[in-house]
Amino acid sequence: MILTLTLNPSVDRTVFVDALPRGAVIRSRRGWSEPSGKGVNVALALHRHGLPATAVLPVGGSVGAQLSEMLGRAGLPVRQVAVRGEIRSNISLVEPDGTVTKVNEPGPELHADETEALVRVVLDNLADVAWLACCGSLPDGVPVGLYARLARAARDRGVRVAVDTSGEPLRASLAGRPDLVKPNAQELAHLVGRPLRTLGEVVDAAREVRTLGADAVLASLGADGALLVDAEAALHAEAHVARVVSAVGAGDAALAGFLHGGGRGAPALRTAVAWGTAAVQHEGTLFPAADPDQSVLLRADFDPARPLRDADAVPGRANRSP
Ligand SMILES: Nc1ncnc2c1ncn2[C@@H]1O[C@H](COP(=O)(O)OP(=O)(O)OP(=O)(O)O)[C@@H](O)[C@H]1O
Ligand SMILES: O=P(O)(O)OC[C@@]1(O)O[C@H](CO)[C@@H](O)[C@@H]1O
Repeated sequence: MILTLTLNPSVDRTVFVDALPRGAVIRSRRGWSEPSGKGVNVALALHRHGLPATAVLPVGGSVGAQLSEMLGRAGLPVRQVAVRGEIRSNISLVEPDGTVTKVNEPGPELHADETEALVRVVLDNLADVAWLACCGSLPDGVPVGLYARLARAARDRGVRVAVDTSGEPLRASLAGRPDLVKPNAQELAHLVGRPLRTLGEVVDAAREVRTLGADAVLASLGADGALLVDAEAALHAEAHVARVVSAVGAGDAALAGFLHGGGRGAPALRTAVAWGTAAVQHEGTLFPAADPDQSVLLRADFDPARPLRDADAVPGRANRSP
């Protein structure tokens, strides 16, 4: 069983536009809403592939009620904690060339009693759990070290922990010695405080993150696939994608694939890239079942000097097709 925690879930709204002129009234061609937030996405991807997964999340306000209703329709097992604030809506504006401009709201502040209720729900639901995945941004009011605290508590109960977040919450999570962190290139660059331009520089950065506390680093690199750096090796995997439709949620698909693939080594990395590949070929945040025959090129003898296609990985990049 895999338990995911999303402290800042959302209803993701994807809106297709012909152009994005600032200050204009833009008539969109179509749009839709999906239940979301990083841990919700991970749980939904696992659930759709038949792996038992449960999502822990706060719900509040009318958007929270909508989110709850959507998750009920998806049949995803959830543990919801009622909060006083309104859950956020995040918007993806998709242009015809595939460029996605994403607007993420801050989400409601969580009060101390609400955060503690969510922690209690996580700790009370760790029986038979193989992995706890702590995913996404921390809303205002949540202590920056919360993921580290949960990592320690989960480890004491024999549960492995994956963390997928960014900025200070990612840095602070390392104190809890998580089994896995999944930064993208920009998040990793931010963490080590320097731009990353080649596969070799990503490996060096991932090794540094291991010395800071993570046991393994799954660095998702967009069009350059993913690198797994753990105690045994540094492995690179990638797959050909004819046309990228939307990269929103691809990182969550990759993390879900990694966990589905056993959570360690080459088989997990291969599944991560197969699922990320499926996600980018699908509109919006979520994606249907990954192609079980997806071919993935996996190698330990990759060229460390190979430049990243998304060169100058720095924080703040939008999701865009190459
Ligand atoms: N442009 C692309 N071409 C091919 N594969 C891609 C592309 N973008 C993403 N992928 C696949 O999806 C995986 C995850 O993508 P990415 O590194 O963009 O995650 P992310 O930035 O964490 O995404 P998000 O935060 O939106 O979930 C990659 O490891 C890769 O396998
Ligand atoms: O604001 P956060 O918590 O960092 O990220 C939230 C989010 O951008 O992540 C998912 C894609 O990974 C989206 O479904 C969702 O809107």
